[in-house]
Amino acid sequence: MTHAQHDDPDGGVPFLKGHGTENDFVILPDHEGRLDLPAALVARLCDRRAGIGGDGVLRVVRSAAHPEAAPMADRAEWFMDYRNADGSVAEMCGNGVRVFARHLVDEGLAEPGDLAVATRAGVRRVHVAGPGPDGTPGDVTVDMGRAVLPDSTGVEVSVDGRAPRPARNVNMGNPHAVVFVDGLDEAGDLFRPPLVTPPAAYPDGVNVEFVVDRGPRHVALRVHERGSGETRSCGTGACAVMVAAARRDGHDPAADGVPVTYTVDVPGGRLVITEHPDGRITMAGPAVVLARGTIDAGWWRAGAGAH
Ligand SMILES: N[C@@H](CCC[C@H](N)C(=O)O)C(=O)O
Repeated sequence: MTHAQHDDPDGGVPFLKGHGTENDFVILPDHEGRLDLPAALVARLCDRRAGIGGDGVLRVVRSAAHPEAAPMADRAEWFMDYRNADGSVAEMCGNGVRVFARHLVDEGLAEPGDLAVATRAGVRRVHVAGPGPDGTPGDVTVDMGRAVLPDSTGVEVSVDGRAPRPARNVNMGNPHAVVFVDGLDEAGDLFRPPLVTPPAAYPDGVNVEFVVDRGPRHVALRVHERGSGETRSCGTGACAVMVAAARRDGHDPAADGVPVTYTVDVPGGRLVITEHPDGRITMAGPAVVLARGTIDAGWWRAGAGAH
């Protein structure tokens, strides 16, 4: 059944809660794009004590109803308006788009199987698999497009004043610095953003992934997300890590003509990521929508006024 809409904000604002490998999101169905969603309100929603709590917000808007997405409306009916937990806008969210697709299918807004979602990084194709024989929900796989590998010369990351380590600059629609470390505790407590230099390498800020090897084509990461802090998973980050690890290990599907697959463990689960000979990267993993409710209209209005 399609979730209630925002025609009557005085009756409260409907929301859902979902996660992909524990990267968690407040989902706001706003099909006709009527909600005013200032950064301060997003931050209140994502607050884990004073709000609902989440690493970000997924606003569900018809592409045709959103100025940034209208040019994509002929290819994707729905636009994922993604916001980080501090209210900042990001180009793309790999786990978010998988949860977004799960939501569309759960609500009957899209058929299971293949569907398209408009994002600020372009249209992303998503496959929502049916349930397994035991009834467990199938994985959600997204075509993340191609990685861009800007020059990484001189890019370094340091944490808690420790000696800087070299980092690989990978862009998955959003910016990443990937650092190979000897142990994930090298990332420290990640309460504060790691120091990434030179600043000119990332004029719009950066997500930072710390990576260790677990085995052949198997790595594990911790991540500090731009605008959200340390999270339990980051889909674009996992893809950036996969590409950095593959190049380090001598794999380049575009040159080799064969796909390469890595298992990427995140604190909240596991993602399986393949780079194809045409450069496209696909990422598969679980995506769950687990709750729904209504945000009190007065609470919403107080936050919406906080521009
Ligand atoms: N968690 C996301 C990435 C969200 C955006 C990121 N914090 C940014 O600002 O670029 C993912 O799963 O990719």
